[in-house]
Amino acid sequence: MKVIGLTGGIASGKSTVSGILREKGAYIIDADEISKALVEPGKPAYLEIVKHFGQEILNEDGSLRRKKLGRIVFADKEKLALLNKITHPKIIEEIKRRLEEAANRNENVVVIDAALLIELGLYKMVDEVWLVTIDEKTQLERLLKRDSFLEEKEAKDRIRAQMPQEEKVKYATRIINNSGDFSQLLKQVEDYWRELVESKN
Ligand SMILES: CC(C)(COP(=O)(O)OP(=O)(O)OC[C@H]1O[C@@H](n2cnc3c(N)ncnc32)[C@H](O)[C@@H]1O)[C@@H](O)C(=O)NCCC(=O)NCCS
Ligand SMILES: Nc1ncnc2c1ncn2[C@@H]1O[C@H](COP(=O)(O)OP(=O)(O)OP(=O)(O)O)[C@@H](O)[C@H]1O
Repeated sequence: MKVIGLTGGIASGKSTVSGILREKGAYIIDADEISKALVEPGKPAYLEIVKHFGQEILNEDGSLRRKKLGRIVFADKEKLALLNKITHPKIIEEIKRRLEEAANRNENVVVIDAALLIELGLYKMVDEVWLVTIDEKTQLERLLKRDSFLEEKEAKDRIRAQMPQEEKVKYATRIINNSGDFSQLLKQVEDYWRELVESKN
């Protein structure tokens, strides 16, 4: 089994790349999906978050007001660190569990799609680190277009809350430049996929 760690800044295009890799037959472990499931009402991370951030981050039905919590934590380093302390050990644990499950099922290629692959130390568990890069202007434009509820300042806060791209480059074994259009992205991913599959034989 080959394990690829797929990372990159917010709105760089990781989910778009993992969608392409899924089509090719890779098994995807999505850290955002895992982190969403952890904070559903009644889950351990949910209770801790409510304890620390208060009832005001809940909707009437008890579910988490994600946008509101995002506004709070991405504007305040200490609050983000607190949220990370609650959620990150549980995210890492679940990713490890899914990796074991994939190995037991004899999956050929597994992709861990995680914005925080490097920060969480997950890069140590993978065979290759694929980094999706993007120029700053395009990143901000795509983020604002996708998450239209964000003010420009909030979008910049989210970008700044992450490790700078030039730092991430140091950990990358493959770089996918996504400042261009979709066909340019597809070509790079297909070339890397071909090399990966050929190197396995
Ligand atoms: C703060 C929350 C509630 C905001 O929710 P929202 O639905 O608006 O965003 P979503 O979860 O879809 O995340 C969107 C993107 O934000 C970035 N991001 C999310 N959490 C973080 C974080 N802790 N640090 C830096 N960037 C982050 C990632 O690029 C992610 O892909 C949510 O992101 C969260 O619970 N984050 C903590 C868990 C975490 O670290 N998740 C990322 C795992 S890789
Ligand atoms: N080459 C491209 N051309 C135009 N739009 C693109 C391209 N690649 C991705 N996008 C769009 O940019 C946005 C961000 O892409 P995507 O959601 O894949 O990023 P991500 O890295 O997974 O983000 P996050 O870290 O927030 O999960 C999406 O709306 C996506 O459709």
